[in-house]
Amino acid sequence: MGGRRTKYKQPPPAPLQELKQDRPSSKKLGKRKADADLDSERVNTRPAKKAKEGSKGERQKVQKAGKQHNGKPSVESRKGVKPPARSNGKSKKREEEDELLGVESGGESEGWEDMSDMGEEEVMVGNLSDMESGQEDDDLLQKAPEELYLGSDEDEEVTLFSKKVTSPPGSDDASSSDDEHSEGEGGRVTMTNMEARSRALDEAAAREAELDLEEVQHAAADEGGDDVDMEGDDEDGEPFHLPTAEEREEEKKGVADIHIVQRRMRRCVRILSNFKKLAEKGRSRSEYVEQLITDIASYFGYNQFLAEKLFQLFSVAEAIEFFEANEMSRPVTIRTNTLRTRRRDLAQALINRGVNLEPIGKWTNVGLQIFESTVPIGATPEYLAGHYMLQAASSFLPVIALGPQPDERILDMASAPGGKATHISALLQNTGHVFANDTNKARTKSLAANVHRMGCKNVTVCSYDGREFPKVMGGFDRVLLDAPCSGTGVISKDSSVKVNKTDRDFTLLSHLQKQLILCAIDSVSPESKTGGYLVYSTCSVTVDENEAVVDYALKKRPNVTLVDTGIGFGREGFTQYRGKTFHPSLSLTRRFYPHVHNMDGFFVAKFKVEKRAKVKRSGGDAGAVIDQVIDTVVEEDVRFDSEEDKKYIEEGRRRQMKAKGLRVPPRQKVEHDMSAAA
Ligand SMILES: C[S@@+](CC[C@H](N)C(=O)[O-])C[C@H]1O[C@@H](n2cnc3c(N)ncnc32)[C@H](O)[C@@H]1O
Repeated sequence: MGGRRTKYKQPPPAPLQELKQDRPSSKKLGKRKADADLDSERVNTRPAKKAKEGSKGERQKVQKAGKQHNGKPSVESRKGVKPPARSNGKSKKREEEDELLGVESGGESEGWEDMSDMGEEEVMVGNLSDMESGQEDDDLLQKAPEELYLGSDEDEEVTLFSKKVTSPPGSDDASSSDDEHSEGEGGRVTMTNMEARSRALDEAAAREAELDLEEVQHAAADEGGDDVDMEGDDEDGEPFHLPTAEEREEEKKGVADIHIVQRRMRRCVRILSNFKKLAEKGRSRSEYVEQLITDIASYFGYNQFLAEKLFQLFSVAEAIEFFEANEMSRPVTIRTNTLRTRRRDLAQALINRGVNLEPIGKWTNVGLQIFESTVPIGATPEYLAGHYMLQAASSFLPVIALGPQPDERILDMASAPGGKATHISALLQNTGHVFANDTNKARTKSLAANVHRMGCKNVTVCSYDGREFPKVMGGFDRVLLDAPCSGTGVISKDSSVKVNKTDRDFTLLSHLQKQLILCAIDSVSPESKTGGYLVYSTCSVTVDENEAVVDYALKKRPNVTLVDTGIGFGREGFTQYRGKTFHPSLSLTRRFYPHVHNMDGFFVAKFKVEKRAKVKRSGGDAGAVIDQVIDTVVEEDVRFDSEEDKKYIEEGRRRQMKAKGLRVPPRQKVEHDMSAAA
């Protein structure tokens, strides 16, 4: 079941408009293939529409630019394509689908038309030369990245076709001489062409009217209360009955008929969306829910336990969207290593190798999304030279939240294989120091390899159990705990999670995460001049591994408070969940979902660590102000001892010198020097 993945190009991971919790998943179930086709078609036709809207000269430039690099369109050629203007509210359904797919619905073409006035070279250079890191970079590169130009010749076909159908005679487009139907249409109205032109006008008007009607009907269906519109649901007109206990037992023995399961899921979703009206008499809501979860488990290939656990996170309709999204791969993304190159230079180099790419979104100035490539992205000369890291877009988020500042000392407590540690190093511009730790020695090999490849000179790789901090070392300006987790946010990458996670796993993981988070908090220096922050993140979407861990930390360490992650998008963390109430500030944490943000499921929380002292914290159910005297913790454990650090550094130096065959000064000398310094 897990192999039923639909691989197709997707819009970039981006801060989408959040889905309404109760938004029905209309016509989604069982139509994955069809939807995928629709989506790719949409992606392909869109730029063509722009070409149609532009002047003929602009179209030629777009075609010309689009055919360079092995016939693949360049970033610029795609950028020369304007998204179609929204047709006065007609395409509500299309907009909603775009929203689901992560396509921003800006509709306006700000910055796009300008490109068409440039020559091909100018377009290429002009655009890339603005690819500086920083805000300007974003502004220039990230305009409407959703406009994926994925074809050239085919698109042109579409342009011509749509022109035939929709362009009113007499308009600029219709008068284009390369339109086979336009002969005589663009010129003077004569007796001979009058009838044909009038007929064409009528046909066009009739088609328009048909389209209007269709869209009005869709809009009405979408707005028609909470009854989910499931196309083909009642095709056979048969009433729906939940299977009896015997029927369920019987079904369990054999292999479930996928079509029956699929159809039953559709019916259950629909009934649950309007229970009073549609449910069978005598049947409870929980019976439908139970059947639906069983069917989700069997249809998507999850164990019953995990299917239920994940189902509970969402409304019924949204749960289906989540499970559907886990069947699709997320966009391939890379992070520019600013220690080695600039994004515009990297983009140019990869484009020259036949890579089709776009900046990810406004929220990052180092990310690129790869659409197509004629070369393996993990083995280009640029990759080997450390110009980029193959990294999921969601992995950028915790580092953005951490916000490292030059010269800081930072601990990445669980860091292998180093995607985030090397990102931190780059943001520090090789100043300060990053301690990249991971308990798994084997994994530190790939971590060290990445640190070298990326040219990070401010990173020390170490291998301790995170729970040994801050005893090993403490007093950091910032700590990142990207915790070991169940991986329920990355099911599209690792479908084994669907079947190999049990209740016990979540209990054990949650326990480990709680231990690690306390150690991470205690490793932060509350006296840091520039920082004093901890970021906790997981690539899991379960509450046990996220809100429950953060809430536990808030209770155990009253000297920490949650602060805004600064990420700017993402859903708020739960403050209440299935009878549990968390601290109200949990709303400052952020959740990211594949079906909403088109990135891996992720969770990010940012804490400010204050001095351990008498603190006042308002909160709790009654909103009472509680005075708490914090348990005294041995300060030496927490604070970073720079003298002690010096000793270790000296020891390291001695070993290095020895390895190089150099004469090592006698140890007493070092010790003497150090005691003198003390
Ligand atoms: C989600 S991965 C980290 C990914 C990493 N931050 C990156 O960006 O490449 C979690 C890591 O935690 C490590 N880990 C597991 N238990 C640990 C512990 N007790 N202390 C430190 N690291 C641990 C695992 O070996 C694994 O590499």
